[in-house]
Amino acid sequence: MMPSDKAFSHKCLLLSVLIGLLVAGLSGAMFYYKELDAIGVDFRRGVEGKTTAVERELIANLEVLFSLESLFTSSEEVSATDFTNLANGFLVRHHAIQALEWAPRVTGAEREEYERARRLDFPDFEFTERESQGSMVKAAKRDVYFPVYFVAPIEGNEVAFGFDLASNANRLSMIEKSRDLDLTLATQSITLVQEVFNQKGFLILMPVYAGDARTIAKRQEKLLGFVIGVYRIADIVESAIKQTGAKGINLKLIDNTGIDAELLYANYPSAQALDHLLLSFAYTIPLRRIGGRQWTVIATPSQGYVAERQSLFPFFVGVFGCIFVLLGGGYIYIAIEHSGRIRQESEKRSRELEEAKIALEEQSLTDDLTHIANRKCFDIRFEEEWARSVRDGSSLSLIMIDIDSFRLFNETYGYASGDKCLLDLAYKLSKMPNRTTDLVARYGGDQFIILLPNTDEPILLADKCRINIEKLHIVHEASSVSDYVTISLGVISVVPTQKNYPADSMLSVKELLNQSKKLGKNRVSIGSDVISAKKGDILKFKHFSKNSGE
Ligand SMILES: Nc1nc2c(ncn2[C@@H]2O[C@H](COP(=O)(O)OP(=O)(O)OP(=O)(O)O)[C@@H](O)[C@H]2O)c(=O)[nH]1
Repeated sequence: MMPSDKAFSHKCLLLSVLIGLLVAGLSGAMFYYKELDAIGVDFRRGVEGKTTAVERELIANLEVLFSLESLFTSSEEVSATDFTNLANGFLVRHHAIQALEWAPRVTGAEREEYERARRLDFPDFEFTERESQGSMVKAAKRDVYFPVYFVAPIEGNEVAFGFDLASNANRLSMIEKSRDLDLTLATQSITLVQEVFNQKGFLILMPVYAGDARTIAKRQEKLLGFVIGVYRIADIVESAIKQTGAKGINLKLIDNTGIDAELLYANYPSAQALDHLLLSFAYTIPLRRIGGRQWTVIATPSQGYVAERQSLFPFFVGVFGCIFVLLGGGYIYIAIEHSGRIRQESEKRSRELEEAKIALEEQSLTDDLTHIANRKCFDIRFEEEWARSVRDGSSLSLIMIDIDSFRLFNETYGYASGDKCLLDLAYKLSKMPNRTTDLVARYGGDQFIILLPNTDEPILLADKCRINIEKLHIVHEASSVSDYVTISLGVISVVPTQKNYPADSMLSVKELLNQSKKLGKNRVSIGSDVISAKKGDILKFKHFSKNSGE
């Protein structure tokens, strides 16, 4: 693997790992938010259940007043006992009712009669009002009173018994509105004087008419009084929600009828800090308007509610996803490194094989003894150069060399000396040509051959070879031509064509070499000096032999 390939693979791997980590992280986050969504759906369903229960409870409490109203509309005269008997039945079933009351319309003229009638059971009874200091006093004279005349239960509601609602300006205006519009109206929250746990309460006033009351005038005329329910808000909400299953829901009930919302009830400390996550679940549901008031439920889950429903699955998806990606990345990294090493190893082996092959090829083309090109190498090069010369129309020259009386040399000095002699001659001959395209090869035995492409005067080089070999002064006492080792040479030049053949040239040069031998050795035989011979013919030289001594 090339270093750049490896770096590219590493970059791809790094990118893949980063993408993998991102995907694992996003998957974890996706599951986390999906789980929160499911918790949100569950939470809202729970809140809706509780809100419906609160609404149902309010309506059930309101219906109590309708029953009491019917008592007054269906009877000529309702006694305290009638009222108390009916009211007590409701009080047993509805624990959020602080009191059920009857406040008749009493004119100034009727006051004494009303007070007297009630004193039969309660000797201290009188119409009362709250003075500015807060204590209850005998009600001042006025045209119309709305005293709390019947109250059930009496225990715990003694303060309200006899209280004239008309003495309070707010209450009076509500009474008049309820009377004129025939509306059941609820007060805003009040702190109940009877309440020990300081929970808030409210009153619902329901007008009761004697007969037809379709116009304002008739309503004013026919008004008998009001049935009144006094309710404890917390008890209403709690008795409603305890019937529902979901736990851990923080509920707040607010009255937002007016501009300023007023907190009516909360089932958790209002100062409790809610974190961002819990607030994100906040769910607001307005209740049906009851008694002209708009109440709204605001709910948030408690810490426990969310924690109970959250699982570790998103965390595991994120963390194990990242671990899996990192392990996978690590494995691939090791695999890349490993395959890189294997590839390097195999490239190294291929190189070594290639080198070995080249070495073998070179070896197969080199003569073992003299270390110059061998006959095979010559044959290949000769073929190639011949073909090239045919294409170029250039000449090709051959110098064939044979050592004179080499058998005698071997016999005189031994075969090893003969080898040494061959080596020295090969070395010297290999240095003779100047051009890299020239080739000096051992042709076999004591013969050498020089291939000279496109050479004008091979005869000069041949003779130079002859002279320089003799100058090596390799003693050859048995030689008949010199005291030293000498060589005989044959030289030809040819312009190769499609019509002549390399073998013919070889034959010719061998003939010329034999010619040199026959003429006395240590000489160069060439043909005639007819360089200008017709192209395509082997240049047929006149037999010419040259010897330094001649
Ligand atoms: N030492 C040695 N001798 C070799 C080698 N190859 C061939 N010869 C010898 O070279 C001699 C060649 O002899 P010839 O060419 O037949 O005859 P010559 O004695 O050289 O006589 P002319 O060629 O007529 O001068 C033989 O005696 C071979 O044994 C070799 O590798 N080493």
